[in-house]
Amino acid sequence: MTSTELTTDATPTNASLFIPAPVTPYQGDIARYWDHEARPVNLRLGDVDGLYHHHYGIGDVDHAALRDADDSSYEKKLIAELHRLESAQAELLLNHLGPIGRDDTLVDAGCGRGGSMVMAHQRFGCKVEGVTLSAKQADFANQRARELGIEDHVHARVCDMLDTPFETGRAAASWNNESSMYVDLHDLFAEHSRILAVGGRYVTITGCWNPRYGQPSKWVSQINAHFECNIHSRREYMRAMADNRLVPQAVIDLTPATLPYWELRATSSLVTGIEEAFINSYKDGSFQYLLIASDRV
Ligand SMILES: C[S@@+](CC[C@H](N)C(=O)[O-])C[C@H]1O[C@@H](n2cnc3c(N)ncnc32)[C@H](O)[C@@H]1O
Ligand SMILES: CC(C)=CCC/C(C)=C/COP(=O)(O)OP(=O)(O)O
Ligand SMILES: [Mg+2]
Repeated sequence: MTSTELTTDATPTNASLFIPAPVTPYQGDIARYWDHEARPVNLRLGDVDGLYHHHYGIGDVDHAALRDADDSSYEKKLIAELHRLESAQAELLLNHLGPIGRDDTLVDAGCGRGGSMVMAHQRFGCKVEGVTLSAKQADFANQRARELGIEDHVHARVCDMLDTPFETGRAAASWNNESSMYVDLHDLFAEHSRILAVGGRYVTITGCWNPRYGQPSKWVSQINAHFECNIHSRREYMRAMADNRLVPQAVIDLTPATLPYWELRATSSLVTGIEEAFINSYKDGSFQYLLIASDRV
């Protein structure tokens, strides 16, 4: 399947040629937020190997590698280590997409600067279509794809993930990597369910508040204010998937796996001030870092 086969309209390939107006004032806020984002914790990590992520990390820290570093090399090694953990997170998401062939097309809903899209293409050889509200991010992702010579396979566009131009029932798999907290989950899963082939796979890695805690904690509220997002509860994910023909096949609590990333990041010069809220909410049980992989039935 080619990318033009997956799309139903003649949307230009360069995000800057045609930028649809945000559907709501909130979406305008989010587009502006990501158009202006340039935090060193994201750019310096991306510079390590050219994969630019806007998500967090999982896995054990290689303390031995950091211990061996002298003062001058420590910062560089720390940045490489945080980046390694963020790429490990994306690898785990890709592990749950199921068997993907070179002729398949994948959809990244809320693709950011495109790091996960590049990784997916490099692993499967397939096409990857991404959507973001930010023209800056789409241009950045498309520029990276050109630099890598994979622009025929990896493409980002400015588009609302709730209303995409992708053809019904053609995507082999789709995902949200830390981007579902910006939208209504029923609307989101209705759109994934529409674009996915029956038997296709949907995967999300997300932070959600834990219904067992009761209501969103002050830390969760702080994270919402920091990123202008609206974190959903774990229960909302399950209900909205069930209502949209997405049946969980795997639910993995990644909270213990992400804490080492946050504790390492909190010691670095790249802190942004949000580290305490993540660490405290993961530790008090009010917030969870989850992977959910669902079959489109
Ligand atoms: C935290 S970033 C995650 C980026 C990427 N998934 C990654 O892992 O690097 C959130 C992304 O969601 C996108 N986003 C938020 N609301 C959206 C919407 N309604 N439609 C499309 N993208 C949206 C933002 O533009 C941004 O690219
Ligand atoms: C798990 C949750 C609740 C995520 C909210 C979405 C978000 C902003 C993710 C990370 O983006 P980033 O990489 O730009 O953030 P930072 O600058 O903190 O690294
Ligand atoms: Mg980041």
